[in-house]
Amino acid sequence: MKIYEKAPAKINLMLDVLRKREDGFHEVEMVMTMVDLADRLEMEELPRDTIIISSQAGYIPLDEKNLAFQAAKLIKERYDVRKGVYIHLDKHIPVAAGLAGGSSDAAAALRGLNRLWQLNIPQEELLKLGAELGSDVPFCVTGGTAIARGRGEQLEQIINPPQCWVILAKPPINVSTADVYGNFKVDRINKHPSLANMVQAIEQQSFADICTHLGNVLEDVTLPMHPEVLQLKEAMIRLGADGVLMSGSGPTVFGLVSKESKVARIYNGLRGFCKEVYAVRMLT
Ligand SMILES: C[C@](O)(CO)[C@H](O)COP(=O)(O)OP(=O)(O)OC[C@H]1O[C@@H](n2ccc(N)nc2=O)[C@H](O)[C@@H]1O
Ligand SMILES: Nc1ncnc2c1ncn2[C@@H]1O[C@H](COP(=O)(O)OP(=O)(O)OP(=O)(O)O)[C@@H](O)[C@H]1O
Repeated sequence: MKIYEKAPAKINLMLDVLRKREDGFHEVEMVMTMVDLADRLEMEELPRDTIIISSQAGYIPLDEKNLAFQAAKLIKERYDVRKGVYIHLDKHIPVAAGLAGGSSDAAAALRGLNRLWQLNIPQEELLKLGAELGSDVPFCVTGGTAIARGRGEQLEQIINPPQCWVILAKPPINVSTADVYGNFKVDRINKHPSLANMVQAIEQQSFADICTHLGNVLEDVTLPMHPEVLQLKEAMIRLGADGVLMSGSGPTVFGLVSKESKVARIYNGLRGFCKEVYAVRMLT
């Protein structure tokens, strides 16, 4: 039997860092949602007790460094599954982009293997397993739109934002999440975005207010390190996006656009100097 799972990319509509914790992680307050740009996982049981990962993308690890491999290993160990699995990752989400591609693959593997092996693991438990794999994985398990606290694993689901277009542009640079958090200094932040304002904007389904309250304190670290991210933000604003922000630790920049008539102009304008541009819908 083969089963399939979609692993969508996430964006952070708002990301604030409150403090560094004793365990080295940072206490965050975020609002996360999913966009319609997704990897697709194909999972098939193997007669041998082994985990095999393949992908058409030549630039991701296929061994135990792959987050989908780690998810399969964790579930096998915890639930004493003595069966093997073959997982094919059809990658579409750019890698190391701030879009949680690896985390979403891990979450999709947890959901998929729960079905494939008929384990009936409750969602609460999948969330805990996800948190062992990475801070963004629990949100990727649930999807939708959520407030995330703690190191990102404490989730509160809220309603989805109103439908709109999301233009994603990734400059050709690699940004390490660990480096960005490592260089973050909470006392150097000029302006913290407001969780309350963003949540209210979403609850009122006000696209304009969502655009006004977009904010990500990690821009204060990534933008000075990589001026091309700021240039992309400026270009998106100039081309007419209604709201523009860096996602996660970057370097992908997203622009929210309400009018379909504007999308082609912004997309084509960005394609002039950035190879990786996507025009997708918010996943609602
Ligand atoms: C930037 C975001 O993607 C926003 O959604 C997340 O906060 C990061 O999520 P992630 O990539 O799943 O992060 P993890 O794989 O758990 O951690 C990667 C690195 O980022 C640092 N990290 C991560 C999350 C957090 N709340 N504080 C941190 O300091 C960790 O020290 C670690 O060295
Ligand atoms: N299934 C996977 N897909 C993509 N990258 C993976 C995967 N498994 C492991 N990796 C590794 O994880 C690293 C981060 O890739 P990923 O695409 O998850 O980053 P990201 O979008 O910045 O994530 P986040 O937003 O959660 O910080 C890369 O260096 C990549 O080699």
